[in-house]
Amino acid sequence: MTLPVLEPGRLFARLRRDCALEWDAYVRHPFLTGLADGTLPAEAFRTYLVQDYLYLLQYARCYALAIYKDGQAASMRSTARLLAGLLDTELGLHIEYCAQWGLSEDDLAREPESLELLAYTRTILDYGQSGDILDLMVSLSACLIGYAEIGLRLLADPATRREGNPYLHWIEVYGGEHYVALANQGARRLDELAISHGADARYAMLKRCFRTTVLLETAFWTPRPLRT
Ligand SMILES: Cc1ncc(CO)c(N)n1
Repeated sequence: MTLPVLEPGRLFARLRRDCALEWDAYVRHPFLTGLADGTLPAEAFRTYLVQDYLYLLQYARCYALAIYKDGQAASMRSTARLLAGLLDTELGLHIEYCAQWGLSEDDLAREPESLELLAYTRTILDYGQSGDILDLMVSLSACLIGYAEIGLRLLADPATRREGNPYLHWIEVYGGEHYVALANQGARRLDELAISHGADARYAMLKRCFRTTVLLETAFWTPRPLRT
C-alpha cells in the first residue's frame, strides 16, 4: 500500500510540506520510536490507549458534524458509512485491544479526558462548527492521514522490531490496507473540497488551522491524565 496523497498538487501534500517541521515532530515522535523498537514502557502505552478510546468518541462526533456540514448526498453517505464503521466496529476492536493490555471497558469509561485530548478534539470541533466542511476536513486530516503515514513507514522500516514486539499489532493496523485506504479516500475528498470550496483563496487560514492540529496531535502522544 502507498499514500498517493503525498503527491505534489494535492491539498494535503501542500499543507504537510508547508508545516514540515511540525509534521516531522509529530510522525517521528520518540513515542513512535519506542513503539517501533518495542522499548516504550507499557504504562505509557496504556495511558495513551485509554485516551485514544476517549478520543475515538470525540472523533465520531467530528464525523457526525461532517455529515451536518456537507450537504452532498454521495459524500454524506460515505461519511455515514465511515461513522457507522467507527461506532460499530472500530470502537469494539479498540475495547478488545485494550482488554489485551489489561484495561476493562469500565477502566476506559471511568478515566477523565486529558488536557491534550480536550484541547485537540474540542479545537477540531470548533474549527468545524465555526467554519465549513473544508475547514473541518483539513482539521481532521492530520489524524486520519498521519496515522497511515506512520504505520506505513514503520512497517517498511528494517529497524522496526518484529519478533516479540508488543506494539507490532498497532503498527500493522495503521499501516494496513483497510486504514491506508480510508486515509487515501479522505485525501481525495479533501481535493474535491479544495476545488468546490476555494482552498487557494483561503490557504493561509487553512494552513494555520492544520498547523495547530498537528501540534495538538503531537502533544497527544503523551497525554497527562487529569486528576485532582
Ligand atoms: C489521536 C489519534 N489520531 C488519529 C487516530 C487514527 O484514527 C487515532 N486513533 N488517534
